[in-house]
Amino acid sequence: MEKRVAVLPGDGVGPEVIEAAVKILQVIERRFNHTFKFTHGLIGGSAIDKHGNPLPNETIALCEESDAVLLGAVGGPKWDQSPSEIRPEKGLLAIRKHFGLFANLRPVKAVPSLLQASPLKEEVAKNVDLLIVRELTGGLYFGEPSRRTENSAVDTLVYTREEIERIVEKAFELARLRRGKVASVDKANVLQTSKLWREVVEEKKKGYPDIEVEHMLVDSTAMKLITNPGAFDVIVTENMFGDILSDEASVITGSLGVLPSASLRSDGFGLYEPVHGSAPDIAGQGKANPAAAILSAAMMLKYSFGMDTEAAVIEEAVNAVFEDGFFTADLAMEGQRVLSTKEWTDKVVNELDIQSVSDCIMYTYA
Ligand SMILES: NC(=O)C1=CN([C@@H]2O[C@H](COP(=O)(O)OP(=O)(O)OC[C@H]3O[C@@H](n4cnc5c(N)ncnc54)[C@H](O)[C@@H]3O)[C@@H](O)[C@H]2O)C=CC1
Ligand SMILES: CC(C)CC(=O)C(=O)O
Ligand SMILES: [Mg+2]
Repeated sequence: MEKRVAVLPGDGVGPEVIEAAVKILQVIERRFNHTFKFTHGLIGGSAIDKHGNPLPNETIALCEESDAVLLGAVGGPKWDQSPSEIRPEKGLLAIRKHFGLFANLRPVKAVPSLLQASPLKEEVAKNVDLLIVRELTGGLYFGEPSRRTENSAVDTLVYTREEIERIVEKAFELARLRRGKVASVDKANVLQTSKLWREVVEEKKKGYPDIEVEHMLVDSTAMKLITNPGAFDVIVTENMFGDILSDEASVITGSLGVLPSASLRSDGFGLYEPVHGSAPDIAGQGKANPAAAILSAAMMLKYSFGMDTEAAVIEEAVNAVFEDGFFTADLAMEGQRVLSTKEWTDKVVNELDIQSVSDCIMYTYA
């Protein structure tokens, strides 16, 4: 059956890494006989330039007609002085809100061949396999009032019980498929929203006696992510804490350029994007690591299309290319060859082709 994918490359390195992800999906299409219909749309700065709006109605309509959304990144210095309502980032927040994508899954897994690029000692980083489950449509990025006057500014942190319940349930369900441990991260020693958060976690955990639950404060979590990241399984937290902790966790793996994400609602519809931003410092230079976007596309296959095998095949190919010692600039060590975004993507394409030939040989002789 045909799957319709809305492709929103966005700004900066967004178009470069999304081109790579689409290329990989096209290989999967051929190999597994699927049909993906890719339709491109605008979001962020590129949409402001054309329509004066970071999330035009055309883009919303395109996503509504699609089975999933693949997004690059938004933002950049060109729009940094824009009024807050028409900043590129508003388009990203608005699409998450419009589609009710409350659950942001950000897996962080250490890959042996990348440990050379991690600033952490190998023995600290090597066994890390954690999942950040970030609440995505509430909290400080959405609360009202949010305004600025000459000498003061206000942002509002609001959470309802229902918003907390659904993300905590999601985290418990996901923990059941993993090692059964949840760290709920808050700032309950100060914030009212965190006190409610903790209360909801305590209530919800009664329905999950098989899950080990720990409450942690966000500041010490930030520390423990660096000193003992292997101790974490699932981390569930509110929007801004999850945003910050996931960028921090990315360094364990060696680069922000390898972290994918899925933003989901309950019915399987999802938006898939790298954790990183538009990286203006390297945009347009062919330096961006496309792994995060490619792995986000794999998450799309798994979570929105139920194509677990195809997703695993992509992950294996990405890891094999790293194993073979091929890296973009963010991961290469001194003296190692640096591949461009396109060159590295072609290595993954090549790896998928090799796997496909070996599949044929196996089927022929089986
Ligand atoms: N989801 C999104 O669309 C996000 C957008 N942003 C926006 O992106 C712009 C830049 O923000 P920054 O704070 O610089 O964060 P960033 O995530 O764009 O970049 C942080 C650092 O990581 C590097 N990096 C990021 N992605 C990379 C990749 N694929 N390969 C290699 N290196 C990579 C960058 O070169 C930079 O040194 C801002 O306008 C910000 O608002 C930031 C985060 C998320
Ligand atoms: C607009 C920002 C909230 C994007 C971001 O940093 C993220 O979602 O990780
Ligand atoms: Mg972020």
